[in-house]
Amino acid sequence: MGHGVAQLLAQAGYIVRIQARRETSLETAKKMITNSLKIMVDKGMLSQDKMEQTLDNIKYTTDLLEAIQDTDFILESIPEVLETKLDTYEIIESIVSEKTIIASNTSTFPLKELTQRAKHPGRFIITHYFNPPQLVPIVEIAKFEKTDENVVKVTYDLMKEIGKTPVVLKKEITGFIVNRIQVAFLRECFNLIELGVCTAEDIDIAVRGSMGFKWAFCGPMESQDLAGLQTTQAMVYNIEQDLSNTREVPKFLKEMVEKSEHGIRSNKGFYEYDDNGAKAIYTRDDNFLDLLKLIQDKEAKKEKTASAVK
Ligand SMILES: NC(=O)C1=CN([C@@H]2O[C@H](COP(=O)(O)OP(=O)(O)OC[C@H]3O[C@@H](n4cnc5c(N)ncnc54)[C@H](O)[C@@H]3O)[C@@H](O)[C@H]2O)C=CC1
Ligand SMILES: O=C(O)[C@@H](O)C(=O)[C@H](O)[C@@H](O)CO
Repeated sequence: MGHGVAQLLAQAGYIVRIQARRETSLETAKKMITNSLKIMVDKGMLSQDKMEQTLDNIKYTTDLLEAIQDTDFILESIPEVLETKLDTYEIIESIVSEKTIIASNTSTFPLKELTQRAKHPGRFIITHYFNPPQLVPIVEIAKFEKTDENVVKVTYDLMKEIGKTPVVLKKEITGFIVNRIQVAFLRECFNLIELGVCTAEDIDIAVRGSMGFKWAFCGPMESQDLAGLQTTQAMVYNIEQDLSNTREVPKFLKEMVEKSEHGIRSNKGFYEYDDNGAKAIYTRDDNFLDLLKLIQDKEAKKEKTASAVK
């Protein structure tokens, strides 16, 4: 995720420093960024010059001090382990000025937990991107009662400047908006697999061609209005009582992780790969760029019509 966000900032003209602990991680980051930019160039969505400028804007280092000194904005995107994040913030706060904003790309932790050892909790904020962050339009911004208003404003403006659509949460909550919905949704996907109703592949086919088809243009709430809320009420009433309400991670998922079936990282997850997902990532990015272009063209048309009406 970190390299995707770095790419996004660099594309917007910012000088970005990526820090990782190992040279090999930095090499992987550089390769992933170059591949991602190349697809954009191949599709005529980015010039070769812009690609080179973007690559020039990114500096790589294994030295945290070198990476973060004299910077205005830091994005932490290390694994989702609270202790590791807290240790890292302690080091960061001992290096940077009080004014530096520290953003986290956490998928789950609220700021109340992330700032429990912070010297200056007011400078912390959550910018939750979606994978791949350089392409998915939304960033959730989560603040809490201690977050400085200026930190929220600067972060919001930065997200807009780099072409994202920020959604600011009104209240702090574990998992924010999307991952709460995603986990509720996944709970039922896992339940259907455990009940033997369908396979993982069946779920992907069914969802891609139904909700997945609709939701880029017509969200789940608007979809209910278009369907009719009496039907929504009947559907919720008839199905809700039959849904999984487990609070456990399913046994089969734990077993997959234990057997190192981690998805593309180990070439086996719900599907099998032989190239660490290189083909799957290419196909995903190719499709997402087509969708992004369609959305951007439609937005531009809407703006044009609105100004013509004025
Ligand atoms: N994978 C995803 O789809 C998404 C992940 N996130 C969040 O973004 C964060 C990162 O996730 P991923 O990119 O998936 O993880 P990742 O494991 O692919 O990347 C994290 C990188 O941080 C490195 N790292 C670990 N400890 C470190 C330390 N102390 N200092 C410097 N580097 C360190 C790891 O070696 C690894 O290269 C997590 O908080 C995750 O929940 C958010 C949105 C989507
Ligand atoms: O889908 C995403 O990119 C995000 O909702 C996440 O934060 C999660 O980490 C997700 O990728 C894991 O399934």
